[in-house]
Amino acid sequence: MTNHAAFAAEDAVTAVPPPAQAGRHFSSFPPRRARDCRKAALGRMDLAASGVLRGGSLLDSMKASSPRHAKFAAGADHEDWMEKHPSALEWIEAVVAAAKGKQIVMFLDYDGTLSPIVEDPDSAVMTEEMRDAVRSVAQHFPTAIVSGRSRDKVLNFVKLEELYYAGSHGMDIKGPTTVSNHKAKADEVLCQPATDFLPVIQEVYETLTAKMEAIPGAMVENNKFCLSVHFRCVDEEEWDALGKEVRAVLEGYPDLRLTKGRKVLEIRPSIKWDKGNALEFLLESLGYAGRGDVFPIYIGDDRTDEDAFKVLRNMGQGIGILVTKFAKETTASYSLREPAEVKDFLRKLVMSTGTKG
Ligand SMILES: O=P(O)(O)OC[C@H]1O[C@H](O[C@H]2O[C@H](CO)[C@@H](O)[C@H](O)[C@H]2O)[C@H](O)[C@@H](O)[C@@H]1O
Repeated sequence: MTNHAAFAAEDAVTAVPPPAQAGRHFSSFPPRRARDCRKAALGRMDLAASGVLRGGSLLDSMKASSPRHAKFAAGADHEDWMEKHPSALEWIEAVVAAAKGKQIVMFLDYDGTLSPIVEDPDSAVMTEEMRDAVRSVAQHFPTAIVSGRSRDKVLNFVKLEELYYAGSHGMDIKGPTTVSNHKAKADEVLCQPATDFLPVIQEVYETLTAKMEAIPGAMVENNKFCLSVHFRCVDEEEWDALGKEVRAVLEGYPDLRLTKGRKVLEIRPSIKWDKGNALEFLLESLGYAGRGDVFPIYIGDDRTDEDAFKVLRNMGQGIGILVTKFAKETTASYSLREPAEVKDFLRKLVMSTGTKG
């Protein structure tokens, strides 16, 4: 397969399915009191490891996030890569065996994992079948959605109130809003380490929205504690101009950092808090920190999910699963090709483990 073919396949957006129905409510896992995440987020950020886009060509970074330009896009290395990152679906028995006797805790990214990538971020709905699969997983194991989207937005897509949600790349974490007797309990924010940044994020959102009007196809999404500048629908010849414009705006805001995702530049507070911290925080909140009998599974498709994969790798517990059709640099140990395979994996996991967690 040529690199161009790889690009076309990976980036082909998916037709938007019809809107889904709201899910049922049922019991969940009450969170325990967690450490103060604001204090933890003040720790020193490892800029080298944080994926922060600093010096060098921003255009190169933007291209690198596009499979057409990616080093490992396709070709002879793919088989080798699959040996190192085998299909979690094909190896489900090995996964179940590794988790045997342990408490599985499920972490799921949203875009590209539970919903296919589409051109319009507001149309990235998930199918009712996927919702059923996630609902079923949450009946068996504590389950969290960890997304770059704002928490409200991702809840609005997933529509399952019995889950934990970590929005804004983990900077807005909240527990379930339903309990076993189906009565709503008071909303309880568990962790918001970046509240001080809300005014500045809003200011940058307004500035960037005005600037991006000049670039056809560009779009700025407000994800509450962070912003996404989308360039999926921007002509590639305009990417350089877009990147320079974003960087110029950020020069006035040294407390914000720029990272990249799938055809998106992401602006977030320069605090030491990412999806990896969110995973650790949730494990701690659930009372699982430091326990050897816990088996976290994190499934995600993007660069930002690598922070969580690294945490699992360092813990030496559980598994990271990268959703991709192409060989990519990753710390995940398994792979799945697309959201449809994620759904099948979730279903099989529930069937294979059988008992309630
Ligand atoms: O952490 P995630 O849940 O994966 O969120 C990451 C970003 O996802 C969304 O953008 C991506 O999906 C869009 C819809 O398929 C697509 O149009 C876009 O090109 C992708 O980058 C979301 O819109 C962003 O705000 C999230 O940061």
